[in-house]
Amino acid sequence: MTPASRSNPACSLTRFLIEEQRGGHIGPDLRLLIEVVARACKRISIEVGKGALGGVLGDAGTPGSASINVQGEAQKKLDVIANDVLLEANAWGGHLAGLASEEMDHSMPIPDVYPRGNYLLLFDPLDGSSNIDVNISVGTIFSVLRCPEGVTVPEDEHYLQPGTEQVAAGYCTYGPNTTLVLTIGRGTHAFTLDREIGSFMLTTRGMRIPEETAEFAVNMSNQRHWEPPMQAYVGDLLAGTTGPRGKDFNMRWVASMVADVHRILTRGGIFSYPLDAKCAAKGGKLRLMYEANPMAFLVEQAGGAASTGRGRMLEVQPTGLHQRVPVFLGSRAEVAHAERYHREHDTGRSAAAATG
Ligand SMILES: O=P(O)(O)OC[C@H]1O[C@](O)(COP(=O)(O)O)[C@@H](O)[C@@H]1O
Ligand SMILES: [Mg+2]
Ligand SMILES: [Mg+2]
Repeated sequence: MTPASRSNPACSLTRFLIEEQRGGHIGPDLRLLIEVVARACKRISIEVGKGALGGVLGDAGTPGSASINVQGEAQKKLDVIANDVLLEANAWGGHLAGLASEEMDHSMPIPDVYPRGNYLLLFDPLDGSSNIDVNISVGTIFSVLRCPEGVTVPEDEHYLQPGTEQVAAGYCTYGPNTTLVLTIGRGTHAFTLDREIGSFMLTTRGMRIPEETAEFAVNMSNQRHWEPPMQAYVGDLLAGTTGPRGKDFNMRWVASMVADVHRILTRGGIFSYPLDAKCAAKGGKLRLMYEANPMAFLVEQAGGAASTGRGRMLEVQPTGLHQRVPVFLGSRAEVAHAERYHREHDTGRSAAAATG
């Protein structure tokens, strides 16, 4: 980091990345990759901002014949638009060997006609799809891995690397403002889009998640479907000052992971999408490779923790591109509490007794 960017609040993403490159922390290809993703996010932000005026709301496909993605979920028009924007921006290669998306059954190698680079890009082009039509924040999440040595045409199996192997990760929220949050393994930094000049500007260097919290995020409508340790954990949060935790907790649930995680990076909290009876057969609701892992990397780099409830998220060995996992992330001490309930349950001891 040069003295200029440390003292000058008007540091653009471009300048930030050039300084990281000059400092030897990233190479030119990774810098270009992040710039290209950021440019695509600007385009998506413009499309999201058009709302009903741009004809971008509602379902993809034709009336009576919804478009369904590999997850078996109905696609929104913006899911498809955002995916196309990211594909178009990245498919000409140079910096990438291949890419994979929530909206595509399989990964896609960069076409033969273009030069292939050394990185693999995975993304959730539009996160929080259920909020698109109701004008609530949505976002894009991305993760960058190295293409394994000697692989010239990457296939799905080459993406199956644990989250510890990520070289960069980030998300962009499309809300009242558009903010890109990025890590290249040297802290987590927020860049707000200055719409007048069209550049992402560094607005928070080194985000820090408070270790303790009194705020949790979970979809409470699933409560009766949760496993016993999750029932016990949230039961004790709800008991507040009258329960073993001895303090009252507030609850927030946006139902856009990007917005919930952004709140946690800003003021702390715990976000959870646990196993429940509805998603247990699939392993969870959220996807490891392009939702849980990039968010886990960002949260750890901000001093927080990310877990499946039974182990560190970034150490999960992936078995499938669209694999799902239970997710607990945020304030370190609170994630440790949630893990303890699972551990005590699995070993037949009482977490409440241990907490008290
Ligand atoms: O509607 P639910 O069950 O509360 O689930 C909300 C969760 O699902 C997601 O929308 C899943 O992401 P997609 O919109 O990319 O499928 C998360 O952003 C969010 O945390
Ligand atoms: Mg998502
Ligand atoms: Mg999505």
